[in-house]
Amino acid sequence: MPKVEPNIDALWAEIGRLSEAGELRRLSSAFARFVAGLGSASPPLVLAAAVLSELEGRGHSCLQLADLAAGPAGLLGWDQEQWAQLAASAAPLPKGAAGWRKLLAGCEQVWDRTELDYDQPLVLDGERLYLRRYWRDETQVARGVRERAGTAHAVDEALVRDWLDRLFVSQPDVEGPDWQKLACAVALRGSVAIITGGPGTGKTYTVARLLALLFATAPDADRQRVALAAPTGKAAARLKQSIDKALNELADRVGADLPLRKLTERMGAARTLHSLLGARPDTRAFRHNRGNPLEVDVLIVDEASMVHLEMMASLLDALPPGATLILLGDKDQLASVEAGAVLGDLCHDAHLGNYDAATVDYIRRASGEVVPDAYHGGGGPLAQQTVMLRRSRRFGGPIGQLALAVNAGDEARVEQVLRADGDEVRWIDHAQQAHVLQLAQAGYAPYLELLRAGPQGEHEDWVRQVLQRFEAFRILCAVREGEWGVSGLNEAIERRLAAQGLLRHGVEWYAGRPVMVTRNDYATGVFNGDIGVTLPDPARPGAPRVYFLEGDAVRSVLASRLRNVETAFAMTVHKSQGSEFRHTVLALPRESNAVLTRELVYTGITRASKVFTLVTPNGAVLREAIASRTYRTSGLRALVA
Ligand SMILES: Nc1ncnc2c1ncn2[C@@H]1O[C@H](COP(=O)(O)OP(=O)(O)OP(=O)(O)O)[C@@H](O)[C@H]1O
Repeated sequence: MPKVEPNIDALWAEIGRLSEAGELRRLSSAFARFVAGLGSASPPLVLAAAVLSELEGRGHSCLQLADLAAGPAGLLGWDQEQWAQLAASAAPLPKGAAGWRKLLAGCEQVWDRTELDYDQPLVLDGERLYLRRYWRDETQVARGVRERAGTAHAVDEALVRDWLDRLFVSQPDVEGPDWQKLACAVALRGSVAIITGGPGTGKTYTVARLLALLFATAPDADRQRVALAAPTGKAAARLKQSIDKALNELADRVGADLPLRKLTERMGAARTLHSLLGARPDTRAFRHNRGNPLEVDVLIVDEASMVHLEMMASLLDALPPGATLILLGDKDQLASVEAGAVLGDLCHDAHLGNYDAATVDYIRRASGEVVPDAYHGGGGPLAQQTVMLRRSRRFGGPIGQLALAVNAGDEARVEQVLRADGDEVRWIDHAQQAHVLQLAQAGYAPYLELLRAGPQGEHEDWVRQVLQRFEAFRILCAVREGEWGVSGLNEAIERRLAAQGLLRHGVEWYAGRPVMVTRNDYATGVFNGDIGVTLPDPARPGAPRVYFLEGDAVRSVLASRLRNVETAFAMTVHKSQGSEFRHTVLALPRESNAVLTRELVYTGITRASKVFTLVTPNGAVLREAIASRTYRTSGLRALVA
């Protein structure tokens, strides 16, 4: 029988109260009970277990003991009073991080890494407390990238330089080094590289040149197996499209010296990470792992900011030791919904460069580029393999200026850009929901017109056009519920379009209903985040299908077979990652809440390629969001440094 501590009942009562009030997940209180049941139930341990589990639900991969000692109210999204009450019910609590460490290290439910491992559910690593799974994933990612960053490939520097000069157009009028060229040289020499940068900074442009460079300099170019992947189907299709386009242009440039078309033909389609790793229904384990590694020499992963900790750990586990991993992404975007902010942690200081003398010399020899002094430093092995692209080609105008200002937390500049006259950026402040409905009606008009006109020629051509037009406009929300959330807005938009005679939405699968898949479904081959439009099937009247666009190809599923979908006139910013819309509307709610952060606003803005409209019922919410940064506790930065 577990030993009963004197004041544990007060703690359980408090945990129960918080859980009733919806402040603590039932899972967190159940986890605390599970931990208590495994041995001596000391109140501070139970408290730490409940907090750790709660933080996991909020995207943190561990609990820093210093945060626990200081009172993690902010991390938990509670007010100080709530925390004080919970802490008092578990008193007396240890003092400081060192006190907590000493207490936890003495609990049989905790594996202190300096002691013997009995498979305890909690792991104490330095002054961080982990759920075992997250500790395993985090150390696996840290070890994987460190090992790869330390593995150098032999590079024929003169040959590389020669090819880089051919692949990149020189830009004498641009100040500073050509970071794109430099990134290719850096990526070629290691088994891992991170290329980060805001939208339109040329990540795909650069990686296409990196592939050409690899084919041009590898002794066995025609045997190199290159795979392309991304977290979502849409991002994968975009990656493939942009790389094909860039390689095609390059093929014309390099001519007969490099059979680029032939080499890239072997590359195949870009895949989702789930499909690449061989996801199986009903298990978290993938078909590919250390024992059955992927058959690749180079793996390029786009939109890496969306890759969560567990997926990155699985990916590194499945990658053969000799293969090269290239991660592309924007470190300033929202992190994954699931725990971890892997890309953000791995290249947190990318803007500083921190290149050591050996890297600076190598870059000069292999690319001819000179790294300015400001970017010299003593970064670790991964910093030497990380390059941030700094010049946006697409976002020189107001959308780019707005994104930069938000990223810098410069409130005054944000307002200035938002208030400037122009067609690219618009702001509706003191807005009513009706403003969003008007925008939706105007923004979706081109797709609705085509829907009403019906197919004039081939059915598939019509379907493709309907999908393309639908993809040109989107309403993004910060929250799910309420008047300004996804559900409230979707309903209101449906009602409005029906009232205007633009849709007939009396039935579930009305023609034109846009839907987003909310869960992977292996039976129908649709994945979380896929967006399609419901349209009639001329071959089977009365049995509508949902059509999805993959690049230029159209795929469809019988609507009645889709289980986990929701209407998608409006969607969350989270789900919009990896997509881009000609006109993006970002609707913020009336009240601030914990999900409203700088990263969320930045991600929403950068989904717009031509026009961005911000809709705020209460402008103060925008200011508060910009001032609030996402903070995710993890040990990854410390572990890879
Ligand atoms: N050095 C360059 N010279 C000329 N054009 C360039 C250069 N770099 C990028 N571009 C062009 O700028 C545009 C954006 O580049 P690209 O799509 O590679 O950016 P990205 O960083 O991958 O964007 P996203 O984050 O949206 O995926 C493309 O049209 C590309 O051809």
